[in-house]
Amino acid sequence: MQLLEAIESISRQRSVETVELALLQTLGQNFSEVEEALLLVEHDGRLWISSHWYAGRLCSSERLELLIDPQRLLVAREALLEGHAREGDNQAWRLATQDTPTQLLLLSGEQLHEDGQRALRSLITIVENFSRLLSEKNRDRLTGLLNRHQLEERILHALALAEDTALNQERRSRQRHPSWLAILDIDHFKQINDNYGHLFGDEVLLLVSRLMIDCFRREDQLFRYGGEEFVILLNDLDAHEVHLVLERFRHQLSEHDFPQLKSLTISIGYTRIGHQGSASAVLGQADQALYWAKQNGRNRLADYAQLLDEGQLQSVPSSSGSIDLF
Ligand SMILES: Nc1nc2c(ncn2[C@@H]2O[C@H](COP(=O)(O)OP(=O)(O)OP(=O)(O)O)[C@@H](O)[C@H]2O)c(=O)[nH]1
Repeated sequence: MQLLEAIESISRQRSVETVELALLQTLGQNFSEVEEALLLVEHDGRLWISSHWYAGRLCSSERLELLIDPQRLLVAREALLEGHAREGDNQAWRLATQDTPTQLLLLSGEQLHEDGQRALRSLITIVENFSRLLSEKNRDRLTGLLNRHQLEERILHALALAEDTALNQERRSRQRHPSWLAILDIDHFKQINDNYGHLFGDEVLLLVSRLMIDCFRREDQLFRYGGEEFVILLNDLDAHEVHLVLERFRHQLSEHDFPQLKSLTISIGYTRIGHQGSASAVLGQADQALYWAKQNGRNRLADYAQLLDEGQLQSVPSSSGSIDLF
């Protein structure tokens, strides 16, 4: 294995997902058994590598999707344990990295020769450490939510999904509805800090982030965007559904019993991710809707497109409407 080249390629990556894809690519290049897709194996302290048997069964045409979607990974795991695995193989696999969006599926297969084992073990350690570093860099320290570093990239990804290109047709068929971006801003947060102190304010931010985690789906991406502002990226919802989901959260938060506070509310501005052309144009639209919600009573949602339809907002060309947010 070309260890140095592999390390170099991994260290160029900027997200946990691409680190792991780079690792898989390296494996594909260095182990003919692996094909493009899989699979590292650690079994009784030894390293193994998957055979075609698994690659064929688990990966087929969707192999990369399988690796980057934890939900599908679990399904694959269950299928294996329910009898598709060959006798004696069941104990051999485990999930390698926890608390990351991507997990590696580990299966037993053909045992590697000693040099290969050593090289692979080093590579796994490097990938795990580097993924941990990246994961910390991408998370907000107080709440543990994603921070701004990842936001632009993920909005661009959603914009690409919305583009009607042949490249995306396969994914589009799996995601029937569009993606949305919502900005949530706690109302009158300054008063909370002023009345109870900054540390108490931090505690409130933490509680709000916990409520977000409980309320939204696992696949929704939650960001702490600034002081008392949060961003949510939601996939595959129609206009009615996104309204319901956000409204449910607004309501839950307003009903929640926060220690010492009589009430806490948020305002939300949101927009559909479509053909805005840039991440800051998407954020700019949601921000305009949020501003409108703040100006019109707070503790409410505002949909950018609906405000435009109703003549409550003027559309601004994306170049002048975009704001420098990164
Ligand atoms: N405790 C705490 N406060 C923060 C943090 N970041 C920003 N803030 C405070 O959040 C407050 C935001 O206040 P404003 O932007 O004036 O808005 P607001 O009082 O929430 O009022 P509206 O948004 O108009 O409803 C400021 O007082 C900031 O100092 C943080 O990390 N922790």
